This record gives sequence, structure tokens and C-alpha cells, in this order.
Amino acid sequence: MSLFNTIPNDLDEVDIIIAGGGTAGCVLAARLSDASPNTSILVVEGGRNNRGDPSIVHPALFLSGIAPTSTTTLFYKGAAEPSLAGREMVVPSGGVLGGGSSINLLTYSRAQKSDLDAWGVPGWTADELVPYMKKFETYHGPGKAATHGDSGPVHVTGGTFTASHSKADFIQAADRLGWPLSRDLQAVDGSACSPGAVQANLRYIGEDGTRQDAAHRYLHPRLDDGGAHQQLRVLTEHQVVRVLFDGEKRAVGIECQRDSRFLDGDAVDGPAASASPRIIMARRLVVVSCGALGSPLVLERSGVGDPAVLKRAGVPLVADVLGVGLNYMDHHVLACPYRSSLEPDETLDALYAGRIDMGALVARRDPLLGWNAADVTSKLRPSEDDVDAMGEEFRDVWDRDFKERPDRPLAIITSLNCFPGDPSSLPVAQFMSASSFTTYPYSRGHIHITGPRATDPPDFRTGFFTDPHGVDVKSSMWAYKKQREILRRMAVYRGEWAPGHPPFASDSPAACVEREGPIAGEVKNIAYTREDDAVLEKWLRENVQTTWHSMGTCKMAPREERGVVDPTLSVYGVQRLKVVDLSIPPSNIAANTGSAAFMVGEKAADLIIAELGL
Ligand SMILES: Cc1cc2nc3c(=O)[nH]c(=O)nc-3n(C[C@H](O)[C@H](O)[C@H](O)COP(=O)(O)OP(=O)(O)OC[C@H]3O[C@@H](n4cnc5c(N)ncnc54)[C@H](O)[C@@H]3O)c2cc1C
Repeated sequence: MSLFNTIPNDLDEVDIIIAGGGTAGCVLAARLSDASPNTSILVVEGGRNNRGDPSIVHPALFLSGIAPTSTTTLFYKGAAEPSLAGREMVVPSGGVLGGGSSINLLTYSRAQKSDLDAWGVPGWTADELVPYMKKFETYHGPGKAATHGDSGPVHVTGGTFTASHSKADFIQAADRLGWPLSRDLQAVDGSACSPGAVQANLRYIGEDGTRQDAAHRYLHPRLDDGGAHQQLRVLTEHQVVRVLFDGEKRAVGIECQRDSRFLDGDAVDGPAASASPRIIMARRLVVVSCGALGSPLVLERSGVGDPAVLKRAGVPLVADVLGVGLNYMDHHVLACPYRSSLEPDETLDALYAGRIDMGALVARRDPLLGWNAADVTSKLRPSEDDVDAMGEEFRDVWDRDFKERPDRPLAIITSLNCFPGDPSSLPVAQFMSASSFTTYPYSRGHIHITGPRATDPPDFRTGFFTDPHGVDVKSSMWAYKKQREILRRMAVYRGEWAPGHPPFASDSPAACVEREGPIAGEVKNIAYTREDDAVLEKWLRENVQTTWHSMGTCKMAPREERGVVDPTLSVYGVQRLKVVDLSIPPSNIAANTGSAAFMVGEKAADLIIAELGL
């Protein structure tokens, strides 16, 4: 058996260990095994097997992955942050085989060309990376064939269902604001996105309506292929505690233990579950691929990191690498609900509120299951007047970082045909929402260990809204105002769902309204007063959320610039150890981050195949 949740007694040593079977980890394992079927590769994943799990396979059930009770998700809890009105942010991350690709919201989106060029890393420019973006996908959308893949394992389609009327409605409303429909905002070819545009959403959904996660598309087919990949094995439900080094600081193995989520469960293929740690040796390479919130913790528990952090945590130092756990980045998101005149079969509200029998949908393979409720996405820039209105400091940043890079948007706004949260206390109704995130936050956070054990709670701060010039909060204010203007121009708009919006004064033009019909005639933009802006900023600090796009905590950069890995993804100060996941981007990208994770997996595979001569 090549996939197991109990360590076989004879599994003591392999050639390559991949710690973490998430998005990049699954891609890497599959490609290395293709290149060298006789090389023994072990993936050690903390979460359970995802194979055939209905809540993963059927895109429409995506909300179950982020419900607080989810067992397929890791919830990284942050400290109380003054910039967020004292809130303790909880950032969900993939915690199952396939990682984020198994639980994410399936929106297809790619970095802008200038984002990747800005990484400034030899071998990692956009032109050098586009081949890896093409390699993982079979693209069924419109646009430029030259920059999209046609034979990769991950199918990118429009899904099996679209709420056509509201989709057209959103596109028309954005057009009235000067943001036209683009055929392909994801071309990574440097085309200007000035003033911005919207696009019919494409998704990581196959033509059969199933989720295209990294485990189902890369790992499972190889584990099932009758022996051609016999040396590829996957251990689930086991957490990697640390990497082990020999006297020359060569990574020679790992210590792992049963993930605490599964200690009470029954082992399906071996003796009873045990919490005792086990050591598995690696002859050639250890790769850490535990995601941007998991990988720095593994490195630090292994003795690689800032000596002060390790000392506080009681971990002996192996290599002094100051950047581990720093440079935490995410996008800052708001998801705002609106009342609508949508019909029950145009949203996922009835499904989430339990008014539709999910079992019946699955039994009849209903096309609704192949939908993520997000039909339109966008990449949007402010006008010069908007930039001026945001003040001098924003203008300086705009002129420095955006003006000469016309492919850089300030925000991504996506339509969502459902209520973006817990439906239990809602009236029976159909909601329309807009999810808006800002693309290049300047704030940075960190994540570090506080003790040597995998169960010690991390010291985690998102850093949201802490940039010195307040540019991030101004960008989010702009995004709030713009998503609202788009929704106000839609024919299905029936006002705001006030509990999900800032509490503007009731006599303000910005106050939330409830309407019987759409706004007639030409719609004027809301004129926000200073008081409204103060209310909005306070509300943002109280409500801004994670976009689940964690990145940057083991950045690929020179060591003296707080880099953790070099351009071959090798960790500084030690040997035979690499990091392969979204910990490594040094700066942010204007996209949902899934495609970057697949790309990093593909690129890393080529680097490792060449380096080890596989
Ligand atoms: C809820 C959600 C919604 C999202 N929506 C979208 C979207 O619509 N579109 C998009 O493009 N992107 C989206 N993303 C982002 C995207 O999925 C992630 O950026 C991407 O999956 C990250 O890939 P990764 O390989 O870096 O890490 P992951 O895929 O998170 O993989 C890390 C793996 O390591 C495992 N792990 C962690 N610690 C340990 C340990 N100590 N030992 C063993 N295993 C460990 C985890 O269980 C996980 O499987 C979303 C993410 C989330 C969480």
C-alpha cells in the first residue's frame, strides 16, 4: 500500500522526504517520481487523505472547509493586534492532503508580469516562470493561448453552473464605472490593466464538475497506476516536528508524530494510533512544504532561525538564519453582503442554510455542485482623482510603485452569489456579495515558535494595517467604496445588508438602505463625508479579514536581506534542505495565490531533478 496513516515498521529510510502534502508538495512529489521512479519519495502530511471526500470534490461545498469545525483546515490563531481593534485574527490554511488546493474557493487567478519580475531573483522572472504556470494547467478559457497551458493535469474551466443574469448584471455595472469586460486578465503578459477590467471567472473545476486539487490531479493517479510509481509513498495524519541534521549540518531525516487531530481515531491499516515520535531518515534531500504558516515553524523547531527566537523557545541553534518567520504577507479582504432580487436557484444560500438536500444534489450529480458562486472577478486601479483624494502619502506610494507599472491593480473585486458567512440567523432570502481584497499590502507580520513541541502555540501576528503611512487602510477604504458602487448599479441590487457594512450615521448619504427595486436612472457615486470615512476606517479595523493568501515567511532573497532560501530554494546555513511552497515569494502578487503554489511546485521539481540528476 502506498498511502497509509500509520508508519509501517520497515519504513526507516527513503531517498527524499517531502514534509507537507499540500499544493506545492503534491506537485513536487509527483514530478520527482515521474523523473525517477526508482527514487524512494515519502510525503508526510499532517492532515488526512482527501480522496473522494464529497466536501472537497464538490466545489459548491467550499464553505465547509472554512467552518470553524472543519477537520480539513489548520487554524493559525494570532495575538491581539492593536491595529485591528484588539482582535485576534485566525487564519485558516489547508490541513488535508492537497493542502489549500483541497479547501480553497477555486478561483483561477495569476500574478501580473511585473509582480514576478519585482521578486528580482535570477531564474524567477515572469518570462522564466510562465512555462511552469502553463505546465500545470489545461486551460479551457478565452484569451491568449500562448500564455496558457493545454496539457497540464489541472483543468481550468468556467465550472458546470453560472448564474448568468447576475453575472451579466455585474459586468454591465462595472462597465458603467469605466471598467470594461476583458477576455483574459490572467495572461501574465504585462498588458496594462489601467484603469482595470472585469472578467468572467474561471475556476479550478474540471469539465465533470470536480475540484482540481493537487492531490487528486497529481498524487492519486500515480499512487493508483499499478506500480509505475511504486517508490512514491504518502504518510497522512502525521505532523513533521523537526528536520534532523548530522554534524556537518546536512539534513538527514525528520522526526514526526501522529497529528493531534487524529490521536483518538482508529488507524485503518496498522496498530493503534500512538503519539510517540518516529524518526525517518532521508538519504538525499529533505523538502519542507508546510505552507507559509507551517514551514517557518518546522525550520525553527529544527534549529534554523533567529538565535533569539530559538533561545526563547528552548531550541538549540543549528543555523543562524534571521529571516525565518518574518515578512508574513496576506491580502486584506472584505466580504460585504447585499439584499438582492436573485432567485433561489441563482445563489448557494439555500444549500448553505440547509433548505436544499445536499445528498440529493450529489445523487443526481447536479450541475450546481460544480460552482463556487463567484462568477465575475476583476483587477482594478483607481483614477488619478481617486489617488489625489487619498492624500499625499498615498500619492507618493502610487507614483513610486504603481504609476510606471500599469499592469498593477490596487484591488481585486469578485462577485459572490451567497451570504459570505454563517447563514444560521438569516431570514430566508437570496444574497449577493462582493469580496474585495487589496493586492500589495505594505504591512508585514510574523510567525515564530514559542517552544520545541509541535503543539506549542505559535507567536503569530498578521501585522494587518500596521504600515507606517496608512496606505493599506486607505486602499481598503477605496476597495469598499468601489465594490459598493458596482453593486448599487446592478438590477438585482435591493440595498445593503446593514450588519455586514459600516454603521454610517442614518442621515448620511452613505447610510445603508433597503429597497423594493433597483436604483432608477443614472446612479451617482455616494459622497462620503469625513465622518463617514472615520466610521469606515474604524469598521475596517474591526472587520478586515484574511484572504487566506499567506506568503513570504521564508523568503527567497540574499541572506543579508533576511532571506531564508537561495534561488535554488536551498535553506541558508545548512545542506540538503529546501523549502518549496508559498513561504518563498519575497513580495506579493495581484492574484489569488493558488496558481503561484502550483507554479512553485513545478519549478522546484525541475530545479531538484537537475540538482540530484534524477
Ligand atoms: C480557505 C482558502 C481559500 C482560498 N481560495 C483561493 C482561491 O479561490 N483561489 C486561489 O488561487 N487561491 C486560493 N487560496 C490560496 C491557495 O489555496 C494557497 O495559496 C495555496 O494552496 C498554498 O499552497 P502551499 O503549497 O504554499 O501550502 P498548502 O497548500 O497550504 O500546503 C501545506 C500543507 O502542509 C501541511 N502541514 C502543515 N504543517 C505540517 C507539519 N508540521 N507536518 C506535516 N504537514 C504539515 C498542511 O496540512 C498542508 O497540507 C485559498 C486558500 C484557503 C485556505
